[in-house]
Amino acid sequence: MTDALDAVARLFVNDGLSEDEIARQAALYGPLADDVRALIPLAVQTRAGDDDVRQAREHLAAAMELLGRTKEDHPFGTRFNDNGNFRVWGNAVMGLRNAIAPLHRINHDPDGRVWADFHLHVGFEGPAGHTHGGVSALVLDQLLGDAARVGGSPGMTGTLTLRYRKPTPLGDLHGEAKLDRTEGRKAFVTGHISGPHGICVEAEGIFIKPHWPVEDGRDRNQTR
Ligand SMILES: CCCCCCCCCC(=O)SCCNC(=O)CCNC(=O)[C@H](O)C(C)(C)COP(=O)(O)OP(=O)(O)OC[C@H]1O[C@@H](n2cnc3c(N)ncnc32)[C@H](O)[C@@H]1OP(=O)(O)O
Repeated sequence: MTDALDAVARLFVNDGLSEDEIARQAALYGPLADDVRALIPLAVQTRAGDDDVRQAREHLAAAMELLGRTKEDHPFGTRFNDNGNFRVWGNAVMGLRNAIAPLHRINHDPDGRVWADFHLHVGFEGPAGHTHGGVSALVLDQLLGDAARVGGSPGMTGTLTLRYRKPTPLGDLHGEAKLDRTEGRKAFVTGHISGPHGICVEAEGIFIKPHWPVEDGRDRNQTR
């Protein structure tokens, strides 16, 4: 566990950036991730022929060479400034700089409910034409974890139990979660994902506050 704690501490950094600099970086790198995100379904769906694919790959190789000239050699982690502006831009579900992240924003209601409307493109396919079950788990893990945090009990996922009630379509979906109760360091959270025909996946999670200090931030309306 010591290695894990070291990594968490090392990647939990007050980088002292001004709000203007954070906004500048968000405006620069957010659209880059959006472009990469748009490439993913294209790679699945394009019917381009040999020459066009070869040419596209040359352009992509040039872009990768350009972007790789200067880069960090570690994950993004959690960065913040003195204003409490927290950034998790590498997060797999909602990271602003992460092209696989399907959520743009998690909303918080005054009653503690957290929710997100999101779109899953064809790169998230599992059963033909439908969402991969692991992707539903990914989204629900984040939503339930955020509900625990907003409810004042931030923690690591200890147990996540899912009931896949009916196939989850691709496309426009809704997810939500709410803290049910706490017992000591354990937060019990429920949630679901729904599509145009109702609830597809139900989730129950137990989130456990680790021994090491964690960010609370329950009032923070977290954007990616
Ligand atoms: C914290 C902020 C970070 C937010 C990030 C959100 C990201 C999205 C969520 C994630 O993806 S987290 C990543 C996936 N989860 C992990 O990697 C967790 C790995 N496991 C651990 O780090 C530890 O096992 C854990 C912190 C969950 C628990 O370790 P502890 O040493 O604190 O537990 P301990 O053995 O002291 O048990 C405390 C209580 O929790 C119970 N417990 C322990 N592990 C459990 C478990 N896995 N599920 C359910 N309950 C569990 C245990 O029975 C006991 O209950 P009682 O108090 O009633 O006796």
